Amino acid sequence: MNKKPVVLVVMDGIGCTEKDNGNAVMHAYKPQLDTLIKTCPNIQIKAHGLAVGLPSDDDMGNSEVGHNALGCGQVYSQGAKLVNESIETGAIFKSETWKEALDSCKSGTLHFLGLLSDGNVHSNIAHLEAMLKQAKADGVKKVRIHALLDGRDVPETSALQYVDQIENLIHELNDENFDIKVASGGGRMKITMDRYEANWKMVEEGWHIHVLGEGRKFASMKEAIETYRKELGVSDQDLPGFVIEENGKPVGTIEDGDSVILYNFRGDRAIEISKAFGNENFTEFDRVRFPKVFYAGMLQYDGDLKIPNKFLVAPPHITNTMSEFLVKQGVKSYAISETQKFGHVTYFWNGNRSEKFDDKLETWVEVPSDVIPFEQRPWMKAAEITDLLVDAITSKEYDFLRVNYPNGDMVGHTGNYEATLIGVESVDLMLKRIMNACDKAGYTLLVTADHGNADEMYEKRKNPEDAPKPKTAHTLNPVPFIVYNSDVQLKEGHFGLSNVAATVVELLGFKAPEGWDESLIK
Ligand SMILES: O=C(O)[C@H](O)COP(=O)(O)O
Ligand SMILES: [Mn+2]
Ligand SMILES: [Mn+2]
Repeated sequence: MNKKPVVLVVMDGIGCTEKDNGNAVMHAYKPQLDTLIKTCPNIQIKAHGLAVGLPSDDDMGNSEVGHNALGCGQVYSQGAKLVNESIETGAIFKSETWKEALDSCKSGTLHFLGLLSDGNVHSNIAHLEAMLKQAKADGVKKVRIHALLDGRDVPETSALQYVDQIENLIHELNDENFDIKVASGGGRMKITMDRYEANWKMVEEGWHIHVLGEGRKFASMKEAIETYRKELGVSDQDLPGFVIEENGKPVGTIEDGDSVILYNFRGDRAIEISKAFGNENFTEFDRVRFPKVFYAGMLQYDGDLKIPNKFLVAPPHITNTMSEFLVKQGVKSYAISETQKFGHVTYFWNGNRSEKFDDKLETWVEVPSDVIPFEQRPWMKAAEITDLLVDAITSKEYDFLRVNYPNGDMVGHTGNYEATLIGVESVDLMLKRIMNACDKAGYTLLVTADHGNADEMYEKRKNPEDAPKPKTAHTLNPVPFIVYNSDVQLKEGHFGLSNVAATVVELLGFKAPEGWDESLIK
């Protein structure tokens, strides 16, 4: 085998299935991908469920677990699973953090903030339910819930199902000693859950809604959702923020002496709001009022920056990553994406670490993303990313280059089939430029994805005559793994994203370290 530098392309959200119902991958015009699959060694690898450390094979893949597995060559039990286990054993409720949270709000309120669904990507409503029951059992007097609506990891207009579920539990738990209510909420793509500092305005709006109780007022979550749906016709993820009021007053602003638990377990969209609660000297927006609260995350979202410093369940301690390995070998690497996925190829890739292992050997490049609905610009920043990536390849400065193209995923999440076709086509167009650059430089090119999304843009129909309903979530499908410009042969069998790291380092001429899953090369 000829050892050469390697370029790895992650086509975010581009999975493989033979089913053609709303399959924007199959139906996109994508001559490069088609040719690569026809003419190059390629297999399909698993990107969901147990293969990436999720609780079961019913769990779709996602960027965090996908990039963790790609970047570390191993499968770790992930947040979704770790929290389940901690609740099952009761460890979470014996933790110092849980006790401190309860002690700190003895004469105040215990607030739970998070994504209200069972998507199991950022959160699980079952975790919230378990904590509400335990709070009551532990003698908490007053609880308020701040519920972010999903429609992105679950069907796009499914919010009322989760609202009913939580309202039923609230009804069951409420009595003269336990006062529990929903206080505020809003669509996850409108408030609070921004990531990678793409749009701090979202977090600022969330702060006003949850903390200050400022925003449009409704008598119930259901009324808010139904009103906004009627007025705007948007999916759950895009519903504006709302504040629940009684007698003209918000029922649950966040005040000095309260405790706040962010029950999301995934970090990317939890870090900014955690900074707003946790940083004394915070400058991203004017908080107007900064209540002195005890704040904890379900997990610690960033191990380097210790965000937040209090957390209920320890995150997977991901070690022995590919970046660490390459740095030890003195290999120079390059990582690039646009804002929306920049942290995926850096922070997730390096096992949820925001710092580099070595400043000189690692180059990270972020192309600023547009702040607009992505169905309006499905090509996103693919061309700008490729301009820089091609320069980096041509410079011959780096031995390992990785890139994430968000289009299949970010446009896929809008549920807009036509736009997603263009998203996939944009990525395909870029592949040709990268192939050319690799040809000239004599580099190996690997093309894969972190999970599916664009491959299923319609929900399964109950009756064949039903109109297609847009599907916004990821899929359970495998992803391609293609080798271009190398004479290797690939193994046959059942493999997953965690087999990619060993493959990369072997192509670079190294023996993969002990403990990594095997390479895909025969
Ligand atoms: O955060 C999101 O946008 C979705 O919940 C998951 O998408 P990702 O895992 O591809 O980032
Ligand atoms: Mn992804
Ligand atoms: Mn996604």
